[in-house]
Amino acid sequence: MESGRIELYMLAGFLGSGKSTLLARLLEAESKQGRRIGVIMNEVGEISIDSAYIPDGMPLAELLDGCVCCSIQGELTMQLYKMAQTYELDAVYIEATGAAHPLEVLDACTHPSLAPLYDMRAIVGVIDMKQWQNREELKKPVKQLLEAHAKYADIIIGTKQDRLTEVERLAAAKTIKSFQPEAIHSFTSYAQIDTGIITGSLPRYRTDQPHEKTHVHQHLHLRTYTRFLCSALPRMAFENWMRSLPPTVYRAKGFIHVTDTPRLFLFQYAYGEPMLIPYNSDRPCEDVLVFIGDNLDTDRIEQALTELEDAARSAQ
Ligand SMILES: Nc1nc2c(ncn2[C@@H]2O[C@H](COP(=O)(O)OP(=O)(O)OP(=O)(O)O)[C@@H](O)[C@H]2O)c(=O)[nH]1
Repeated sequence: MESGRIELYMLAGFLGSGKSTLLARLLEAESKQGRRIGVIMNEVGEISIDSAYIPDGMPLAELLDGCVCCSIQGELTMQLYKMAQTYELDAVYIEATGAAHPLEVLDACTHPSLAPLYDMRAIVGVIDMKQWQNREELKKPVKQLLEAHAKYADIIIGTKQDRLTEVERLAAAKTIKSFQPEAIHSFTSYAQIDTGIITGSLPRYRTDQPHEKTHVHQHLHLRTYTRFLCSALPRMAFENWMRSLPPTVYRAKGFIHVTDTPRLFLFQYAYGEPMLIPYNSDRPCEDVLVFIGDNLDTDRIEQALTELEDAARSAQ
C-alpha cells in the first residue's frame, strides 16, 4: 500500500459487458500476489448476483437496489469510508452497475472525506467489442453511456473478441483506440489479460510537488487533483479565484476553514459557482480540496492555493 493509502479501482462498463468476469480474474491475480483486497459491488436489483464471484472471506460491501450514480452515491462514499476503517487493505475494486455513468461514480470516490484514505488509481472501461461496433443501432442514451465508458477510462478492456471475426475484431480495436487514444488498451476474450496493466502500473505521483501531501491523479484527459491545505483560506479571495477558473474545471469539493471564523465548511463547486456550507461532523476531517477537470492546470492551481495560504497567514 504505497503512501499509506488504499488503491482504488473502478470497473465501469455497460450491462453484461464483462465486468464481473474481469473482476474475478483480477481478484485471482491479486490473491496470488498476497494482496489484501476489498470489493464494493453495486447492482440495480435487490439481490446481488455478481458477488458470487467474490472469494469467501474477502471484505465485500453490496449496494443493492439502486444505481450508484443516482440514488445511492452517498452510500458508496460511506461504504468506502467504513471499509477503510474496518480492514487493513491494499486495494479496493468497485464494480458499478452497467447503468452507472463513470463520472458520477468518480464523484462518490473522490469525496473529500476519502482523500486521506484512498488513492484513486484508475477507471477501467469494459467494452463489449461487438456492441461497440454496432453502437449506431443503439438508443441514443445507451450509445452515450457506452461511449462514456470508453471516453473516461484510463484503461480500456475490449471484451468478447471471440464473438467477432478477425476482420471485425481489428475494426473494433481500431475504432476504440481512435475514440480514446490516450487510454491503455487491451482486447480479450473472457478477461485473459495481463492484469499488471491495471494493478500497480500507472504513473500516479508527481515528484516535483513542493507540498508533501499533494497528489495528482492523471486521468489522461480527465484529471483529479487532490490538494491538502496547510491553513485557513481568505474566503472572498478564495471564492473569487474559484469563479475565475476555466470551464474545463468541472467540479471541485472539499473541507476548508476560512480566516474569519473557526468553523469547518463543506466546499462545493460546479458550473462556475462555489458554495461553502457549514459542516458538523463527528469524524475528523482534514482540510482538503479535490478538483476534477479536463487537462487541469495543476501548477496554476497549486500556485494560487499557496498564494492564498500565504495571504491568510500574513494577515494574521
Ligand atoms: N463470449 C464471451 N462471453 C463473455 C466474455 N466475457 C464475459 N462473457 C459472458 O458475458 C456474460 C456477462 O458477463 P459478466 O462478466 O457477468 O458481465 P457484467 O458486465 O458483470 O454484467 P452486469 O453485472 O449485468 O452488468 C456472462 O455470461 C459471461 O460469461 C467474453 O469475452 N466472451
